[in-house]
Amino acid sequence: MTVTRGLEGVVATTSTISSIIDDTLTYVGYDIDDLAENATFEEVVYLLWHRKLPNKQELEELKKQLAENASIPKEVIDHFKMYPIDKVHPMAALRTAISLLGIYDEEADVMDAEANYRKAIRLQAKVSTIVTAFSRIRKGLEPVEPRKDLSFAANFLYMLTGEEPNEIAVEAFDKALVLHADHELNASTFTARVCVATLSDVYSGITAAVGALKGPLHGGANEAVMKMLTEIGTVENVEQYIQKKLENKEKIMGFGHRVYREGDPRAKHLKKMSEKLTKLVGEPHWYEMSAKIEEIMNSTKPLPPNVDFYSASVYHCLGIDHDLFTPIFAVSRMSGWLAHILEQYENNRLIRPRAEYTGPQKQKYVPIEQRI
Ligand SMILES: CC(=O)SCCNC(=O)CCNC(=O)[C@H](O)C(C)(C)COP(=O)(O)OP(=O)(O)OC[C@H]1O[C@@H](n2cnc3c(N)ncnc32)[C@H](O)[C@@H]1OP(=O)(O)O
Ligand SMILES: O=C([O-])CC(=O)C(=O)O
Repeated sequence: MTVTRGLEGVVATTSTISSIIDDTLTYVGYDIDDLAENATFEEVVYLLWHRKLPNKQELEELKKQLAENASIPKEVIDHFKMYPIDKVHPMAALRTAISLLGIYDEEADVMDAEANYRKAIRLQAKVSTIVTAFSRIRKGLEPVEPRKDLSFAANFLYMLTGEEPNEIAVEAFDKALVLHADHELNASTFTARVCVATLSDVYSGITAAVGALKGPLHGGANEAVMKMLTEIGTVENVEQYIQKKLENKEKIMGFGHRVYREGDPRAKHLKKMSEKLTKLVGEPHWYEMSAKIEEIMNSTKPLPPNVDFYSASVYHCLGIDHDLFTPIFAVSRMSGWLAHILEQYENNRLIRPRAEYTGPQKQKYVPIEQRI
């Protein structure tokens, strides 16, 4: 048996959703740079689910479906109100809420393609409402009902604050959603595919994916980046802080990647946004610290920043609580998870790799009285 630790380089499936070739990321063949500059998140959702960009009518229909399905069951809100609210991470709340949504969806276990597509719409539509409702409830505020006249990005920010967001915030948030939407066979997407390949339901697949995204080696890194920036505090402290971490063989969050070698193509867009937004809100030090960390990492390891690094300061400038950064990643990645789940069902085979056993052999059972 050949063991490939962490399945590095193992090609586990074919897919027509996204690709990473020579450090270039494409969604259905469209370069991420092109989409980041030109596409809205709703267009990207349609692209990932239908493998084509929507025409006007198709886009309007998708927007209508998302708007009509955005409200969440009262039971989910009541559930949030029962939590020891200051001890619950929003990713744990999201994971639980997705599972709970499955309980209240009568079609949860209906497995035909049309029903699964309807569930995809419902999940994508409701994920923003879940994250924002939890955020408000833990602050002692009532959730804000989604609006049918706002874009997906604007609606998220509106439900979070109860106020209509400005154009700059919506544009930045929408771009961040586009950049995070899909990423080939990353850990959470693979988790979703493994789960539904047993012919389990969509809600189980998404619940599993949220759990995988939560970890700091994956989506949880964006919150960890903000924690690091907060600890560092000033540009002058960066050098010593980073060098000490590297000497101690600790990882610098937001750097490195399993697939990209020269750099993550999404990072430059977020870097630009971070520079602009930090200046705009009068807190340029977040960007300056980040850029200094990048410079040090580049000259020492060298390791380039990934998508999580500059997204941290971007979300901070949008006034978003730091522990909501990873749930926001999930709000966007929901579209990719769902595309992969639907693709898995279309051409399913159980995913079941092997393990090379390295434990003791030929042991004999010892009665409990004789064990030391
Ligand atoms: C959306 C996303 O999921 S993007 C990734 C988000 N995660 C992070 O930002 C967390 C920090 N980064 C990491 O932990 C890693 O780079 C990962 C998990 C992203 C990729 O991991 P792998 O491909 O398994 O690489 P691995 O962890 O084996 O690292 C290889 C070498 O680079 C070093 N390295 C990798 N990332 C970092 C880092 N961020 N800081 C310091 N050293 C690092 C490792 O210590 C290791 O060094 P060694 O060979 O001397 O032991
Ligand atoms: O692909 C990966 O391993 C992680 C990543 O960047 C993502 O999920 O966006």
